[in-house]
Amino acid sequence: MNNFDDYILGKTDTSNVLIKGENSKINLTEHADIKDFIKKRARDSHKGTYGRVGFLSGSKGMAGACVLNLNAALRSGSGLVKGFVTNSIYTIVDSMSLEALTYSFDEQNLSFSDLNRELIQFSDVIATGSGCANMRNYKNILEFIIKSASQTLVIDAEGINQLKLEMLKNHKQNIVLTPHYGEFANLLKKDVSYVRKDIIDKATEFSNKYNVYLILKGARTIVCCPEGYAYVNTTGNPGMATAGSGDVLTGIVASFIGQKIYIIDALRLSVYLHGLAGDIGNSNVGEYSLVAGDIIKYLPEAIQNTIR
Ligand SMILES: NC(=O)C1=CN([C@@H]2O[C@H](COP(=O)(O)OP(=O)(O)OC[C@H]3O[C@@H](n4cnc5c(N)ncnc54)[C@H](OP(=O)(O)O)[C@@H]3O)[C@@H](O)[C@H]2O)[C@@H](O)CC1
Ligand SMILES: Nc1ncnc2c1ncn2[C@@H]1O[C@H](COP(=O)(O)OP(=O)(O)O)[C@@H](O)[C@H]1O
Repeated sequence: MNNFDDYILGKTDTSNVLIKGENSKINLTEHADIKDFIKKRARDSHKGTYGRVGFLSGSKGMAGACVLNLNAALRSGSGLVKGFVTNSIYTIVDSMSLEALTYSFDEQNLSFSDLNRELIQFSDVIATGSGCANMRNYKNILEFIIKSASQTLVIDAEGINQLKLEMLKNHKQNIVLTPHYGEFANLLKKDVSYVRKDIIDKATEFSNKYNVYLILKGARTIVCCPEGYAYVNTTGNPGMATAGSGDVLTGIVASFIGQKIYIIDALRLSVYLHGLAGDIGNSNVGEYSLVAGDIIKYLPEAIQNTIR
């Protein structure tokens, strides 16, 4: 499996280690695979048609994570996007994402009935965890959301750090986890060197065992589904190794799930477009200067190129 790991880790560009048929449960995600997932909008549609996406993200010192979530979801086509944010970052988020709805809560004294009404009842899909590292009681909030929400949950960053594997037993909704290798290693209680060997096996086993969709982020991001299929993405570049790139991906993923694209297709599409927007950004500003906001800036071009 060494060549295989090297390809996924970005150490080689030789993708023919992934020959279809030899191991038919593993495929690449290329343009031809995802181009039909985004449909032309119906003339008689309205914003409700394109999904209500709720984010509980950001915390003091990490307002940007929430802003990147919200703006990425808006640029991916969601009809209504809402940030449920702590009052310490409310003004920043509200002013940096004008098209998003916002609701502020008091971290010291959170009302779970407000959380239920303003986030859970509002949303077709909920994403949480990006930039939540400085939030008081975040673990309780996460636990409440997993227990109470029936819609698909996308769990990123601090959400993954705070996740106890017991929380994944008997969950009733679809759950998408978006770890990088460091976060995946923590989840498995192993170190990163363990994860980097036979990556696909570890990712698919986890996905199957815990009945979750997994987006394992790296040089070549892998999408896995509980049925045991894995899809290796082919877009993206090292310029994307910059703070907030993952927060942008979480926004895109939640958006396409909210637009009711079949879940595994939505995940492959999101990862592909995120990488493509990064590649367009790279050709415009170069890999040294690329910042996460550029991925959102070039997302429209990535979407246009993909559906053309
Ligand atoms: N503007 C904002 O609001 C921003 C907010 N953000 C928010 O900040 C929070 C914390 O994020 P963070 O970057 O400080 O720490 P985190 O991701 O937990 O990594 C720490 C550990 O993981 C490891 N590691 C990482 N990647 C790896 C890989 N691919 N493969 C292997 N290892 C990898 C890494 O290892 P090392 O660097 O030592 O190699 C280190 O040990 C989070 O909530 C996020 O949403 C950020 O998005 C930035 C912009
Ligand atoms: N060398 C690379 N090549 C391609 N994509 C990369 C590379 N490094 C990072 N990325 C992408 O950038 C994103 C980083 O996400 P993450 O580690 O969660 O960052 P953050 O927490 O700062 O938002 C992932 O989507 C990952 O696939």
